[in-house]
Amino acid sequence: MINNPAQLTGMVLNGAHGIYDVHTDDGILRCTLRGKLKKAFAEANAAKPVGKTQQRNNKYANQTSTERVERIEKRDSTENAPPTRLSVGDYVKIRKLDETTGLIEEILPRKSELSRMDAGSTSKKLIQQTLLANLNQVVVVFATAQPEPHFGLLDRYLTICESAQLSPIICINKADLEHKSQIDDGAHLYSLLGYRVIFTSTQTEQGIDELRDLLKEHTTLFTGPSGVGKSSLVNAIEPGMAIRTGLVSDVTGKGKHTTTGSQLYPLSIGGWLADSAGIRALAAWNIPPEELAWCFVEFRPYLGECLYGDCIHIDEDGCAIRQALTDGIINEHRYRSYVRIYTGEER
Ligand SMILES: Nc1nc2c(ncn2[C@@H]2O[C@H](COP(=O)(O)OP(=O)(O)OP(=O)(O)O)[C@@H](O)[C@H]2O)c(=O)[nH]1
Ligand SMILES: [Zn+2]
Repeated sequence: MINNPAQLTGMVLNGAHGIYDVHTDDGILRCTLRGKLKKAFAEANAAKPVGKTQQRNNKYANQTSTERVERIEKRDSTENAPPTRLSVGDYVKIRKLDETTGLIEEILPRKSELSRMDAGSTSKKLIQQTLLANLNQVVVVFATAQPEPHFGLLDRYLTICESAQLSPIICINKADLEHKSQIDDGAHLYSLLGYRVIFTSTQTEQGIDELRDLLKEHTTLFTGPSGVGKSSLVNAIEPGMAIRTGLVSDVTGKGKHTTTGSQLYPLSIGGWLADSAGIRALAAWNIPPEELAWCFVEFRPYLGECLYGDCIHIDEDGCAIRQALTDGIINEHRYRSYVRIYTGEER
């Protein structure tokens, strides 16, 4: 490809109604899609076969557990079709038109993405909505109290991160409040599973420096239930940001960017933070059932060891995961979370 001096590479920070703000070395440019790209997107989206997800699930349903594990572990962004919609976080090539505007000519392949079926999907047309592209970590925030943590819900968030192969950090905020010992036990369990667990307080500043260091040079999404202190944490990490960026109002769902999913904000220490528009969306995520057991990290060594290749680890004989549960190796609460998520029970 000829190196075109007028072409820049940038990252999409937000977008609505076909207009995107793109961060480039020349500053933020307000961009539109080039006609040719718009046409290619329209064709790709129109051609999407009906029931693609179901077909995919059926294809994988015939695989043995071992094949499934291999497939999931080998999976990378190349398995994803090239992007046919532009999302926040996408890297793009743009042609600069003048000092403040540009034309998006190409989307670069994604390294990662968080996406879900759009609420507007019908049985005839499945619409996949990418909430954020190219993020590398998710901070899942819960509180020690007010509201008390719901570990079943935490498991749900963790499986979503695992499914997207994104590393989750568990942040337990409001460490200054008096709390039950079960919460410390819970935190211990998750650190044994290999998760980074941090206790923070925006009141005493406990853990704030540690959290800030973890965000440096990364693209991070903050998520977690309402009232746990996400906005307060963002404000403690980057004073003034929540107010400056309207993070708070976005959480109410009244933010102007809710249609496109997210918005990215720069951190003064380096790195990017996504706003919390994805919070409710994350809870509505559906993990393909054949991938769910893999999303429980401690189940992985047993996948492929069950008597039946198509074992779903719920009531089959010779299930290696249930054996590990009986042996006290797999934690009962975690196993119960697996069953609840598998059977579609919300909590
Ligand atoms: N004691 C204590 N209270 C906190 C702490 N962090 C936040 N809060 C309080 O918890 C309440 C909720 O905080 P927010 O930052 O609005 O929580 P959020 O997670 O952004 O909530 P949503 O906007 O509903 O998603 C506020 O009253 C905060 O002052 C903390 O570390 N300790
Ligand atoms: Zn099994």
